Amino acid sequence: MENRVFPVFVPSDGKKVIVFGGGKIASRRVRSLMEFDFDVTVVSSSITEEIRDFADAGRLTYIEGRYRPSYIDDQFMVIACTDDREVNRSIGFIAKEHGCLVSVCDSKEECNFFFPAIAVNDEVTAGIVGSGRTHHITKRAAAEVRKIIEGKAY
Ligand SMILES: C[C@@]1(CC(=O)O)C2=NC(=C\c3[nH]c(c(CCC(=O)O)c3CC(=O)O)Cc3[nH]c(c(CC(=O)O)c3CCC(=O)O)/C=C3\N/C(=C\2)[C@@H](CCC(=O)O)[C@]3(C)CC(=O)O)/[C@H]1CCC(=O)O
Ligand SMILES: NC(=O)c1ccc[n+]([C@@H]2O[C@H](COP(=O)([O-])OP(=O)(O)OC[C@H]3O[C@@H](n4cnc5c(N)ncnc54)[C@H](O)[C@@H]3O)[C@@H](O)[C@H]2O)c1
Repeated sequence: MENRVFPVFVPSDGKKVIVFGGGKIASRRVRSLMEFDFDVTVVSSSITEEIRDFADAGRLTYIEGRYRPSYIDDQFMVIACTDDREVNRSIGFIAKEHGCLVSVCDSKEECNFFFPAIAVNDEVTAGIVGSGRTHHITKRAAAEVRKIIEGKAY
C-alpha cells in the first residue's frame, strides 16, 4: 500500500488552472481540462493546433511566451508541461510555495498531486493514476474505463 494515492474529487466551478508548455503532453491535459468548468490559461512560446483551436474558440486564454513565476500567484492548479527540466522544477517549487496543487510532468517526486487519465460524462467522473512506475498500465486501464463511461455501456 506504500505507493497508493487517494483520489480527491473537487468542484471545477471556474477555478483557475495554468498550464506551462504547449506540446503533446500539455495538449492532452488541456483536452482533459476542457471537459470541466475550469478557467484555463496556457503559457508557451508554441502550441499545438488543438490548443490553438481552443484558444480561437475562446475556451482558454493563451499567453504566448515563457514561464514567469508571477503567473502562479492566484492559481488553484498548476501543470508543468515544458520540456525543460529546470523550468519544470522551478514551477513545482513556486507553486508549492503558493499552496497550489501542482503536477510536474517529468518528475513524480515534485508533484503534490498526479494528473489523472479522465473518463467523464454527465453522470460519472473517473480519474485513473498509476503508482508512477506504470504509465502504460494507466493508459490501458483508462482506455477500458472510457469504453464503459464515455461509450455509456452501462
Ligand atoms: C495518466 C496520465 C495523464 C496525462 O498525462 O494526461 C499520466 N501519464 C500518462 C501517460 C504517460 N506518461 C508517460 C508516458 C511515456 C511512458 C514511456 O514511454 O515509458 C505515458 C504514455 C503516453 O504518453 O502515451 C511518462 C511519464 N509520466 C510521468 C513521468 C515522470 C515520472 O515518472 O517521474 C514520465 C516520464 C517522463 C520522462 O521520460 O521524462 C509522471 C506522471 N504521469 C502521470 C499521468 C502522473 C501519474 C502516473 C500515471 O498514472 O502514469 C505522474 C506521476 C505525474 C503527473 O504528470 O501528474 C497519462 C495517461 C493518459 C491517458 O491514457 O489518457
Ligand atoms: N507525464 C506524462 O504523461 C509524460 C509523458 C511523456 C513525456 N513526458 C515529459 O513531458 C515533457 C514534455 O513533453 P512533450 O512531448 O509535451 O514535449 P514537446 O516538445 O511537445 O513540448 C514542449 C513544450 O514546452 C514549451 N516550453 C519550453 N520551454 C518553456 C518555457 N520556459 N515556458 C513555457 N513553455 C515552454 C515548448 O514551447 C513546447 O510547447 C517532457 O519533459 C517529457 O519528458 C511526460
